Amino acid sequence: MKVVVSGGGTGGHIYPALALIHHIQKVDPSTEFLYIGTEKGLEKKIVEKEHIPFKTIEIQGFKRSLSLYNVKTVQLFFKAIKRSKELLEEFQPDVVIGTGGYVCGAVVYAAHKLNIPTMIHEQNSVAGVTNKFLSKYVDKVGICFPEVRTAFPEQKVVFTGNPRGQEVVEIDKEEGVLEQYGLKTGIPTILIFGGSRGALTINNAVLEAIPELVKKDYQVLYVPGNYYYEEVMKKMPQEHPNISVQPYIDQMPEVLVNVELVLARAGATTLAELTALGLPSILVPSPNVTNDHQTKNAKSLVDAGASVLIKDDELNGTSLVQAIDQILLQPDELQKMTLKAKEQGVPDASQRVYEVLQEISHS
Ligand SMILES: CC(=O)N[C@H]1[C@@H](OP(=O)(O)OP(=O)(O)OC[C@H]2O[C@@H](n3ccc(=O)[nH]c3=O)[C@H](O)[C@@H]2O)O[C@H](CO)[C@@H](O)[C@@H]1O
Repeated sequence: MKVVVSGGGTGGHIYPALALIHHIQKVDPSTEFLYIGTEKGLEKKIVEKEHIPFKTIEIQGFKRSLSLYNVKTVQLFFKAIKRSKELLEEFQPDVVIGTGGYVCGAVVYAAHKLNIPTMIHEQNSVAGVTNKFLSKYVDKVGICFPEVRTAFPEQKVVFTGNPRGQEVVEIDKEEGVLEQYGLKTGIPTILIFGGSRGALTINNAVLEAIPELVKKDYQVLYVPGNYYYEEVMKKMPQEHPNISVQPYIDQMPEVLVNVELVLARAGATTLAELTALGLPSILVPSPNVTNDHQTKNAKSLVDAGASVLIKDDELNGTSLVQAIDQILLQPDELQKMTLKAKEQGVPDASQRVYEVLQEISHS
C-alpha cells in the first residue's frame, strides 16, 4: 500500500501521524509513505529526523480581521491545492490521511478531487476548523472523544483513539532512562511540560515553586520548551539536584513509562499518552485555544478521577506544589488515579486507524 500522511503545525498533530507510520511499518513493512507538511511547522524537524520521505507545501491559517493577510491566505490555499495535486499525482497513493493542521486541509482536499480515498483524524474533543471543512469530502473520520461525533457526518465517524497511545504502550521500559537526564531510578518522579511548545504559565509557576520543590523527597523532570529554556535557566538556582531541566524531550514515550505523575497542558495527544499508559495527571488547560477545547479534552479524565484540573489563572507556585504533594506523596491516591487513567485509554488505536485505511483503500 502507498500512503500519504499529512499533519502539522504542532506536535499534537505530528506525533499521532508518526505513531501510525511506525505501526504500519511494523505490520506491513512493504508500505510506502510520503509525508506532506510545511517548511515552518515543527513537522519538518521531527519527520526528517525519522528519514520518512517528506515534501512541503506553503500554506497559512486565517487570522481574525486582517483582511490583506487573509487574501494572501486564500491565494496560498489554492496554490497549495495545486501543488498537493502534483505531489499526489507523482506519488500515486492508495490512500491519504490527514491528522490536523492547515496543511492537511489542502492535501486531503486535493486527494478527494483526484478520487483518492481519504481519512482525517480528529484528536480533540472539539472539531478543528480544518477537519470540519474536510469532513464533507473525506470517506472516514477517526475520533478520540465520543463527544466530538456529532460535529461530523454520522456515517463517516469511527472511534479509533489516538495512535500515539498505542505507541507509548508498546515501548519497553528500559533501565537508566532517568539517569540520562541526571535523575535517579527508584525515586517518585513527576514530569512537568507544557505541550509541544511549552507554556508560560506553567513555567512561571514552576519557577515560583523551585524553593519548595528542592526540599522534596521526589524528583522533577521539568521541560519548559525550547522557546523558554534559556530564560528559565537564567532563573534557576545553582543547586537543584532533584530537578532536571530539559529544553525538549525527543524520546517522550521512554520518559513517560518511567515517571509516576505528569503535570501538563491538556493537549489531546498528551492525554492519549497518559490514558494509554495509565498515568495520573494534573492538567492545566491552555486558555488560548479555539473553543476552550483543552478544558473539554480534560473533562472526561477529570470526571473519571484520573486527573486533577487546575485552571490557568489559578496555577501558581503554591497550588502547583500542593497538587503534586496530594498525589505523589499519597500512594493510595496515586494508585486509584492510575487505574482510572488506564480505563480511559485506547491501546490499539494505530491498528484501528490502519484497518480503516485498508478498508477505504480497497473499496
Ligand atoms: C496550543 C495548541 O494549539 N495546542 C494544541 C496542540 O497541542 P500540542 O502540540 O502541545 O499537542 P499535545 O499536547 O496534544 O501533544 C504534544 C505532543 O508533544 C510531545 N512532546 C511534548 C514535549 C516534549 O518535550 N517532547 C514531546 O515529544 C508529547 O509527548 C505529545 O505527544 O495540538 C493538540 C492536538 O490536536 C491540541 O489538543 C492542543 O490544544
